[in-house]
Amino acid sequence: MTILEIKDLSYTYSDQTAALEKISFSVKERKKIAILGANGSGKSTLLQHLNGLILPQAGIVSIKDTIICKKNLSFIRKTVGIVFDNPEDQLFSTTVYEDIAFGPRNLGYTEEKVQECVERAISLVNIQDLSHRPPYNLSLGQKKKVAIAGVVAMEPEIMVFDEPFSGLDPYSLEQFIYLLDNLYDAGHTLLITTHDVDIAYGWADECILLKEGKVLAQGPMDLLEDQLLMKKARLKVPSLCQIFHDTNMQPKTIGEAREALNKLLNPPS
Ligand SMILES: Nc1ncnc2c1ncn2[C@@H]1O[C@H](COP(=O)(O)OP(=O)(O)OP(=O)(O)O)[C@@H](O)[C@H]1O
Repeated sequence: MTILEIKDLSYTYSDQTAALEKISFSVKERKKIAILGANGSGKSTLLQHLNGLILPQAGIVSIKDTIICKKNLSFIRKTVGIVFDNPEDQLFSTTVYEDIAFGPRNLGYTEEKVQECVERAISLVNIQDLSHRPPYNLSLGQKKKVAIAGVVAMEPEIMVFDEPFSGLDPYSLEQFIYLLDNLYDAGHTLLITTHDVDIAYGWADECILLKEGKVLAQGPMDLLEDQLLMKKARLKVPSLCQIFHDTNMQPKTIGEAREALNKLLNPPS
């Protein structure tokens, strides 16, 4: 079933910058979607439309067959949770626990349910050690995790992450991908924006490529293997594909892949 539908969405900022031009795409429920695009391609502007932070100037955004407009924002915000790139914007309470509790309290949950949601989110994101600390003096990666827990605590059906991988160390990155997979297994539809084609290639089911405010392509992840398309999007093909392209190999076994990598790293002199 389609959970998110965007039709002919356009948005121009007050200084006349056209950030989105006639964007159309749809997302089926329980998918892992990567929205990819170079700097300035419109990813953040698009995300802000998904929970009504920006209302469409032209076109429609519909979530579960409900067209976003001012009067249904509370339903929309219950259904779509967004974690923005800059976690500072989402943290303002005195402790991490209180910060995460803010969303569920705002949804009118009982204190018992609030506690249940916060504890589940803290445990899923694995930040038990941070729960009593003030958010303002945490590291960037820690703040990011707290902002993620804040959205997870509200249990929205659709979770959207703006550049979730930036600022995470390799261990946290691995943990975060594990968390995304847990959320997916729990039934959530997940959308991420990223420039990191390697991670997107390994993680997502489908991708949407943006270029200068337009959808360049939408489809399965093998779209990212198309050198011409990726050049057009001002992105690189995933390193793995680049390696096999450069070595003229299409390995079918781990042994063949190792051989291709060796060939690339140790070219014959
Ligand atoms: N507040 C604003 N006022 C005017 N123009 C803006 C504003 N915010 C974004 N833009 C412009 O809109 C276009 C799309 O920007 P947006 O931030 O959505 O792109 P992005 O793909 O998220 O970029 P990045 O990868 O660099 O974060 C860009 O040309 C940008 O300069």
